[in-house]
Amino acid sequence: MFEEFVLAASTADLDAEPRAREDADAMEFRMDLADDPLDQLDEYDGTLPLVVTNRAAWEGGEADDIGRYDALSSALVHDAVVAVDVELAALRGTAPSSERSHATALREAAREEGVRVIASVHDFESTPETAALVDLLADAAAEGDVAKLATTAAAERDALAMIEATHAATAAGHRVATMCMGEPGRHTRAVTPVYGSRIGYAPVDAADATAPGQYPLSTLRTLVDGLRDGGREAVDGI
Ligand SMILES: O=C1C[C@@](O)(C(=O)O)C[C@@H](O)[C@@H]1O
Repeated sequence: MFEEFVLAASTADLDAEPRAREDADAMEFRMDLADDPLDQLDEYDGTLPLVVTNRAAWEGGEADDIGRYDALSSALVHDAVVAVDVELAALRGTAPSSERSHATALREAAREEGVRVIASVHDFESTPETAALVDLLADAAAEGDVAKLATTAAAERDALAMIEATHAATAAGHRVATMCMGEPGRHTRAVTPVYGSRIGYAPVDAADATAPGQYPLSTLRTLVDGLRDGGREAVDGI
């Protein structure tokens, strides 16, 4: 998983899976936004593999700081779960509440289950300079199997910084997932996969976006596939 690009359909309702199948490669189950997430996992009989996320309130989600780890470790044992998202700040011990031991224990448990760890960073205010983005990706790559970085673009140059950082981190051998939030950075969701980004996120239902600036699922599928495979349809012979 994540050797190739994976389009994850984000949802708080696993019953939505059949509607995502045509376009998505996986589901991102936002446990922090879900009703009875563990019951939903027990009842899940879909075909798409699951990435589980239980985003802490201090990182823009709705889960409580420590309690969320119990739910995540229960989630790991489900066969459908192939990856777990853990915030880089939790893994490095820089989160507001001291949860490093919980985060690293979860990572161990994930590895024992053969579940990939996505070390994630979100910046809801801005997009730092390219060099800082590259450093964040290297830090996240040192902690997880995939380094995920989502920042807020206020201008086109922020999108350029994210694309350039994606290229640099991929060239340095890191497995990354990158995107900008917000309107000026929307196109990065389609473009960074060309430069190595391995995960894209889009809501199953456009009304239930899990981040600002997401494309509808089928739109992102078309854009990503078109840009990656577009070369095959290019006009040659000139
Ligand atoms: O971290 C991410 C990326 C995301 O924030 C986005 O910008 O698409 C959406 C979230 O659901 C996911 O957990």
